[in-house]
Amino acid sequence: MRKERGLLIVLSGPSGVGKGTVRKELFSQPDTNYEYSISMTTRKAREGEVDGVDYFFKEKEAFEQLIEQEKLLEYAQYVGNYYGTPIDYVNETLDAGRDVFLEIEVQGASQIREKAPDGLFIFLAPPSLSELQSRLVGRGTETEDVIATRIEAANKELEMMNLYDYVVENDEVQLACDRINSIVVAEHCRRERVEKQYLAMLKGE
Ligand SMILES: Nc1nc2c(ncn2[C@@H]2O[C@H](COP(=O)(O)OP(=O)(O)O)[C@@H](O)[C@H]2O)c(=O)[nH]1
Ligand SMILES: Nc1ncnc2c1ncn2[C@@H]1O[C@H](COP(=O)(O)OP(=O)(O)O)[C@@H](O)[C@H]1O
Repeated sequence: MRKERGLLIVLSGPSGVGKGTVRKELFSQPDTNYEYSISMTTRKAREGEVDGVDYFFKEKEAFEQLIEQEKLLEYAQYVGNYYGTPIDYVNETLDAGRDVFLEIEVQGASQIREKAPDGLFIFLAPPSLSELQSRLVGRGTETEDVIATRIEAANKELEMMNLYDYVVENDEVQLACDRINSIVVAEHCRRERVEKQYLAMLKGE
């Protein structure tokens, strides 16, 4: 029997909704079956961040070279920096039958929807706009101006929610992780059943 290709899982949503927090919690669980795709970025490493673990930190010129060489599955400019997904790692891991998990902003997710529509697209939504604002303020990593810009961007990003296969509310981190895990299990079941049906059809059963 041919090996089933892994699932490309894309988690996206507005800045401050908790994508990074939920992703870290998912990957801290010992039974997580997904491979995390480490992104490239031109933003400077924050204190405690490690090159090759949190991101691959690149200079702008090096990043632009990767774009030219088509080494990125998608990339976006976000608040003055580039962010992108290395394409080789994603393809090799999927080909090996392993699921790949991307945590990216919404422009990048739209590009992937064009290139890999068979991905599983999950939008992480805040319980409310005011809660989103409190999370951005509470994180304390941005100035008031930047927070205002991100809230404005969030309004537009929230409008994109209906393009996603699933919307998961991040009310509580553990609940959001449980919902994501359930969605992935359900999607695997669906794909296996569709594949079985397809093979039966080919055999004329
Ligand atoms: N398009 C795209 N977005 C990414 C990628 N990696 C991270 N991001 C997103 O870029 C945004 C900024 O990330 P970062 O600077 O780490 O800040 P933070 O996630 O808000 O703490 C977040 O929305 C990330 O999800 C990537 O490879 N591609
Ligand atoms: N479910 C939640 N409830 C309360 N606070 C949360 C929750 N998820 C994340 N946060 C907090 O919200 C802030 C933004 O989370 P973060 O993961 O950095 O967001 P993003 O990666 O989407 O920009 C952080 O201070 C984080 O601790």
